[in-house]
Amino acid sequence: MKCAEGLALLGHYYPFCPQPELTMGASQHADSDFLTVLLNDHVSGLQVLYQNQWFDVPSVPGSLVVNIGDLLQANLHSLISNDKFISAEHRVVANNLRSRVSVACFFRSDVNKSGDELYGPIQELLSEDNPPKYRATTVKEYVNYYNTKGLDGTSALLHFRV
Ligand SMILES: O=C(O)CCC(=O)C(=O)O
Ligand SMILES: [Fe+2]
Repeated sequence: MKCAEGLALLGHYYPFCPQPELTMGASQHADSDFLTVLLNDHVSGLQVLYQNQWFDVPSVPGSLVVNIGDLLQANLHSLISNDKFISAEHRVVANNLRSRVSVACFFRSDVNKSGDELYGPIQELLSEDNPPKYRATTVKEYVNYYNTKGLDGTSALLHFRV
């Protein structure tokens, strides 16, 4: 499905902050890709939203964190899985003692190679009882909308719901 042809890499540096309660390292969001593989150093800070509560993701040296992104998603908001898989809402809190480094690898199709490829709920998952919840879109359109909207705490997927 060409979901992993367009690997994007983002390096993050979160400086320590004397008043962490006044800011965020990264505000609440789900990623705009299919799957994210995340490597971070020994400093924690990543939190995941589960049943309306924020949970710390422990920082285990040498481990990788894998997040489902909006374009794959499973339960509440996934475009091709028609909500069978849910993209993970997450954020990064600031730390008053230590700076933090992480590297995020975003897997999505290459917009230069398959920019017109349409992604929508997979036919095999659809039935009379499970009609499509999203209209098909291209990765380019999805990412453009996601970036224009910004991280305002709402899901970009709402815009694509039918
Ligand atoms: O720094 C982290 O642990 C998370 C970064 C992140 O959520 C992102 O790049 O989308
Ligand atoms: Fe993220």
